[in-house]
Amino acid sequence: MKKKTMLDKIWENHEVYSEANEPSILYIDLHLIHEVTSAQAFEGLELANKAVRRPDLTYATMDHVIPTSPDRWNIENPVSKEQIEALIRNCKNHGIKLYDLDSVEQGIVHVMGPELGLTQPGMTIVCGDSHTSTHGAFGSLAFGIGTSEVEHVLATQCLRQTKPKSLEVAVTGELKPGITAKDLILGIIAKYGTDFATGYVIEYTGDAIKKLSMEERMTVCNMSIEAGARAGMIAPDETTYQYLKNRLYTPKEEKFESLVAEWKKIFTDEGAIYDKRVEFHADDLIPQVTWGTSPGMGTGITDLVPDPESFTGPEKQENAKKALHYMGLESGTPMTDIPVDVVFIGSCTNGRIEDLRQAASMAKGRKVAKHVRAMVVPGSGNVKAQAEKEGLDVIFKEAGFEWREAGCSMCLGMNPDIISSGQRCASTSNRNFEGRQGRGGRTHLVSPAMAVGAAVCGRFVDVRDWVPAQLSNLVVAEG
Ligand SMILES: CC(C)[C@H](C(=O)O)[C@@H](O)C(=O)O
Ligand code: SF4
Repeated sequence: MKKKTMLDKIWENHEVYSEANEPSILYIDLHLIHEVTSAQAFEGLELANKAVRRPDLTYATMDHVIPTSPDRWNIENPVSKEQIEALIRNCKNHGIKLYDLDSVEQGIVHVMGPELGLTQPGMTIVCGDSHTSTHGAFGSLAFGIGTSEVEHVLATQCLRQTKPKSLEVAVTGELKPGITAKDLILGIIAKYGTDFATGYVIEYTGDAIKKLSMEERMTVCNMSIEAGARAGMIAPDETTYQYLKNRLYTPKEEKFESLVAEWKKIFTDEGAIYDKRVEFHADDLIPQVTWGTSPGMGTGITDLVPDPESFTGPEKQENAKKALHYMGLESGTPMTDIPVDVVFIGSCTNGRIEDLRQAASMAKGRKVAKHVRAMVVPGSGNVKAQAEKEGLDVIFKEAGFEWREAGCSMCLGMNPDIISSGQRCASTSNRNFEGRQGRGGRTHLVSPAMAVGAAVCGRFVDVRDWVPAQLSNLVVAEG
């Protein structure tokens, strides 16, 4: 029998129609929607006089445009306000469950789905949002779609898709103390570039990956899209099942056990051939910081801002030159000499409870540097509530961080949380494009630990020098 990859298996389980040299039609198990990419889709649907085929497989949240201040229903921007109103209207008209700002379940779509147990192994999951790849951490095939595809899925619960190729990213060795899942994915993208996975679904394998918690796996899969991938995935295992047990939307007791039996079939057969394979050695990885305007323009904290001439080919050299100009950096500057004005801890990359625990363990008893504005934004209402139960909010506030309501916040300039032109931000998010956090703003991508280091010292520091033992074991028992 032909050996199959995990991608092959999930694909075959969902293919409702296929024809040679044509895209297949895939059945979609879970459709997540948010305010930015759904309004036009509903409009199209209504114009065509169609109903939502499976409102029971469609879940909505509000995350991108909402303020993260306590009065967050008070949306001043008229476009944002209309997007939120349209989402409320559309969900009501079509019988779709919406987690709005009054519910504790509301949050960034890629934090909320997994947390509620909506995201499960073996599923096909789509959302009009590129970072849908996050959900692949559970061994699902999860990818972002455009607004016209959102309409198609709403109408049919199916999607026309060409099967992507498979790419194994094998992570050998282990993450050393102080090195996080964020450093791992930034390191992989810095090494292989932002397009090495274009046209592929990445499957991350290796012991270092197996040892990651679910939340760390989500951080890795989240940024697969920044490597060009269609999706990222990790085979489900005990860690996955344990995480999903007793979540709001996972079945209970025997039903759960029989689902686990199904989930155990989702793995890549031994000897199956991926279309492409790369290896990454985790042993020598050090904390990562980006210096440029793409997630691949990154380096280790002990390095210097690179010389554009050190890149091969005129295009890469020109890109590096342009990026350094935008970022206001000179080559040869030690990364640890770069000062920061703003620190943002949050987003669907690093806004989960373990991220906040890690950040709090670093911030405890320390103070944010005087000239720095630092904020912590939980990825969901549930993350916020849990953090408050554990007293993490108090640690942050005492250290001088702002403690905000859940949302995408400063990850992208679509809501009031933005940085000003010329300001430099250490951010735990996933994109450092020009103007991403506000026009003229300069973004450096880092882990939550590195973000706290930058907040306290007012510049980037090597957090391995900071009680590394605290960082080596981040998972605190839930209280
Ligand atoms: C607004 C949305 C469509 C966008 C995405 O697709 O990723 C956003 O979430 C982002 O991170 O840039
Ligand atoms: S947190 Fe950032 S990356 Fe994630 S969905 Fe929101 S805007 Fe996109």
